[in-house]
Amino acid sequence: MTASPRKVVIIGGGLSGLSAAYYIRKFYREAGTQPEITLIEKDKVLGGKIETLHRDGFVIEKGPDSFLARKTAMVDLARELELDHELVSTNPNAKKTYILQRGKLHPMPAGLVLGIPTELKPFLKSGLVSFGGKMRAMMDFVIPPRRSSEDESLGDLIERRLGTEVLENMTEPLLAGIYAGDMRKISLQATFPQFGEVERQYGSLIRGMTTGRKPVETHTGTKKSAFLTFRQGLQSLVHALIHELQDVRQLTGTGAKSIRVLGGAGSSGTLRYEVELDNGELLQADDIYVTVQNFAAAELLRPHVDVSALDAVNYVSVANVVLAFTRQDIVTEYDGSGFLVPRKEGRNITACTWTSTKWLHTSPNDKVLLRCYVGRSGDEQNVELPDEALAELVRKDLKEIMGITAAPLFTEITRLRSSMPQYPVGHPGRIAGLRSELAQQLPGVYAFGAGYDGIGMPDCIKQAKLTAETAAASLQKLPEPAGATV
Ligand SMILES: Cc1cc2nc3c(=O)[nH]c(=O)nc-3n(C[C@H](O)[C@H](O)[C@H](O)COP(=O)(O)OP(=O)(O)OC[C@H]3O[C@@H](n4cnc5c(N)ncnc54)[C@H](O)[C@@H]3O)c2cc1C
Ligand SMILES: Cc1c2[nH]c(c1CCC(=O)O)Cc1[nH]c(c(CCC(=O)O)c1C)Cc1[nH]c(c(CCC(=O)O)c1C)Cc1[nH]c(c(C)c1CCC(=O)O)C2
Repeated sequence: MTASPRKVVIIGGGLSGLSAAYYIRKFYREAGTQPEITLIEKDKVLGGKIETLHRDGFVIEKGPDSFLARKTAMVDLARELELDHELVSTNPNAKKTYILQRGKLHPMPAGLVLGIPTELKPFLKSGLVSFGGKMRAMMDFVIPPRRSSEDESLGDLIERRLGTEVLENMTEPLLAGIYAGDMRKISLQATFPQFGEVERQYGSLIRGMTTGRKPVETHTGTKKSAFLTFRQGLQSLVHALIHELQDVRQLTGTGAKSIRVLGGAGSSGTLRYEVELDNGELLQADDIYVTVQNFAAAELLRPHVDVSALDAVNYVSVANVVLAFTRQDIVTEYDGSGFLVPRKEGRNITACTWTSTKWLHTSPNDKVLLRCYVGRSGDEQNVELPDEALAELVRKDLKEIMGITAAPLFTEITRLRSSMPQYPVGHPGRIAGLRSELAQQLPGVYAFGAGYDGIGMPDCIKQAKLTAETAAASLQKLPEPAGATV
């Protein structure tokens, strides 16, 4: 076993960076190496996009709101941090999701996965698509499949198989509810590659999804709880990680400015690096984990490798406007988690979560909490409106869609600028190219996070875990450094 510690620098203190620190400690130690970790975060606080506000008895999420239970990395980490007793699931009586269609809210038909019906009856009964639109969707049974497995946009696949109406009325709003994205630009391979496989295997998306093994379970409105969160908010996980990582040097309020290579391969067969910080400090490193947004990672890596894979990922700005009301001021009864708004409805909001109904723990019983979303790819200008104007636009939509005229008890606005990465067509191949060049040119430097292999929080944790595990495994294969005690 090597006794000399391995210097590790993690750049970025969001969920990707924090969970990387956790798993580096675990896997390096298991591989017989003691890591000496420094975590660098430009902001004053750790957690990145995750931020919970506690106000007047409400639990308010300013960033992500919950996570998918079927992606187990988040629950696994919560268990390792002994935080699993804090997990809560969505209200079982609020599973329905609505979609706005010509100003009216329609429940999403059961069994719908991104507009692909996995149960035919509810789809055929739905008011979201016209008779003609349904007939067009049924053409999916006869249209010959695309044989190529080359990447295309998610929109191209859905439109080709199921038609424009399904795409615009069902798929597009759902995608806006995940990526704030433009379905005609987002990569199929980077988001739902299963659909391409289903088409090739079954010749039809509907046939594949109804008769084959269902490749994805999703937020359909009737299935068992798909989403989870923590009773005191998602920030509980960040706090538990910060507490657990007491032997990690946690540097906040200063960013990484550049990465330099210090000389050639040393006796250990690896290169050593130096990270320069904004405050002028220089940190030496054996391994560097770059977990910042792609545009920030590109600046650090540009002098060393081709970063076109990172430059190709555009980030969309969004805002959310949370409004609290007294229950008696609200006329509508909510029986779902919220609603999504298709682009062609021409509204200011892209979605609304009925937070106090979806998550019973978030609000006092006599109050109602709503969270409205603003901004998506190609429609970001409202995000920069002054607070009052933004709140007014949102209240206009709520009045027209839900009949709410009462003044809110309070309004909390959060702007998340350049926050939603849009994976372009060809993204997975380009990222694989970047990683192989990194392995060649900068061994020991790893890049991952929300802009690479999955935007959801569980995907960020999964990438961090996998990277740390692979790096630790490669350490065991290295020759002993000269002078190391065994
Ligand atoms: C509005 C919104 C809603 C979302 N909702 C959900 C949801 O409901 N469920 C879900 O699973 N996911 C959701 N997500 C996605 C999820 O929140 C993010 O993908 C995830 O938190 C990203 O973590 P990360 O660590 O990769 O990136 P970030 O959280 O962006 O962390 C990167 C960090 O790097 C820091 N940084 C940048 N440059 C430097 C530098 N040079 N030096 C040092 N530090 C630097 C930044 O300050 C930042 O803190 C949502 C995202 C947004 C924006
Ligand atoms: C219905 C709805 C959705 N999303 C939303 C609603 C509104 C009403 C409600 O709260 O019920 C709200 C929402 N959630 C997210 C956005 C986009 C970002 C923003 O504008 O803040 C929006 C507008 C991020 C997200 N929403 C989600 C993620 C994580 C996705 C992942 O883990 O891959 C993000 C970043 C999860 C989500 N969210 C949704 C789906 C279909 C999925 C993925 C399901 C799956 O893959 O099986 C739909």
